[in-house]
Amino acid sequence: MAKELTVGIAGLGAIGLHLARALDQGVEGLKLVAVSAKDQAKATANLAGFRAKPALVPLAELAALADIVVEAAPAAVFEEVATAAITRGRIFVPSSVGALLPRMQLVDLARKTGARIVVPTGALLGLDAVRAAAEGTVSTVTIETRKPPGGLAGAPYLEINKVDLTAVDKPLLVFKGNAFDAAQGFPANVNVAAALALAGIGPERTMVEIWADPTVTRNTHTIRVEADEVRLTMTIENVPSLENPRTGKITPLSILACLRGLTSTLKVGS
Ligand SMILES: NC(=O)C1=CN([C@@H]2O[C@H](COP(=O)(O)OP(=O)(O)OC[C@H]3O[C@@H](n4cnc5c(N)ncnc54)[C@H](O)[C@@H]3O)[C@@H](O)[C@H]2O)C=CC1
Ligand SMILES: O=C([O-])CC(=O)C(=O)O
Repeated sequence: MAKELTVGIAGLGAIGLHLARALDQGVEGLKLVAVSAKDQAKATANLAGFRAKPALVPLAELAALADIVVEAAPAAVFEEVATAAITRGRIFVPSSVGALLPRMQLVDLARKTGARIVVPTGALLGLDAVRAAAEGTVSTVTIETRKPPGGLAGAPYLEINKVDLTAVDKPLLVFKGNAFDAAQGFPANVNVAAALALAGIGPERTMVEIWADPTVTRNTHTIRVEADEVRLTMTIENVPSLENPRTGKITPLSILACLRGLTSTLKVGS
C-alpha cells in the first residue's frame, strides 16, 4: 500500500477551509495534520466540528509537521510558506501561483533540498493537454479571463491606473499583456494565467486578456493554444465562491484532486 502523506494547509479561506473539511471527511492516503490561520478565534470555531482536529500553527511551522504543504493564503505570505516547505524538502502545492513567477529561484532551491513544487490546475482546465503540446512545438498560448467587475476589485493594476469598475455596464478590457505582468498586476485574480504559463511556454510568451464583464456571473477563462501537433480551445466557467468571489468553487476541488494524485494507485491524466 502507498504510504500515507500528511497535509498542512496555510490559510483557511475559500480554498483552505473547503480543502480542510474535505480531508477531514477522510481521503485515502492523506491525513490533515496542521493548518495555519490569521484569525485564531475564527479558525478554532471553524475547526470545532472536525473529526480529527489539526494543529493550529504559525505559517512557517507547517513544514515541520506535514509532508505536503498547501499554500492557500494571500500572495503576500507566499514566500514565507514556500521557503519553509521547500527548505525542508516537502511537497509544496501553491494556490497563489502568480507569486511563484518572480521567485523561480525556489525551483533551484527545491532541486537542492529534494522538495517538489506541484502546481495544481486550480481554477483552470486542460493543463494536461497544454503540457503535452509543450513537449512538441507551440507557437502561441493565450488566455482570456472574464470576471464580473466585483471579482477584479482591489487589483493593484487597476488602482495604479485609476480604473474604476463600479460603473462598468458593458465588457471592458482592463489588461492585455503577458502572464508575468498580469500576475504582478492582478495577484489575486489570474493565478490561472501563471499556471498556464508554467505548463506551456513560460510567462513572457503567454498572452493574457482580462475583461471586467458585467454580462457574466461566472469567472470565465478561455485558453487557446496553437501548436504544430494540436490546436486547443477550452473554456471553464467557474461559480464564484461565497467567501471570496474572486475564487471559483472548483479551486479547492481541483487541489483535492491534485493531492489524491500524489498518493493514489490509479492516477488518471498526465
Ligand atoms: N491557483 C488558482 O487557480 C487559484 C488561486 N487562488 C489564490 O489562492 C489564494 C487563496 O485564495 P482564497 O482561499 O480564495 O483566499 P481567501 O482570502 O478566501 O483566504 C485566504 C485565507 O488566508 C488567511 N491568511 C491571511 N494571512 C495569513 C497569515 N499570515 N497566516 C495564515 N493565514 C492567513 C486569511 O485570513 C484567509 O482566511 C489567493 O492568493 C488566491 O488568489 C484563488 C483562486 C484560484
Ligand atoms: O477563476 C477563478 O476562480 C480564480 C482565478 O481566476 C485565479 O485566481 O486565477
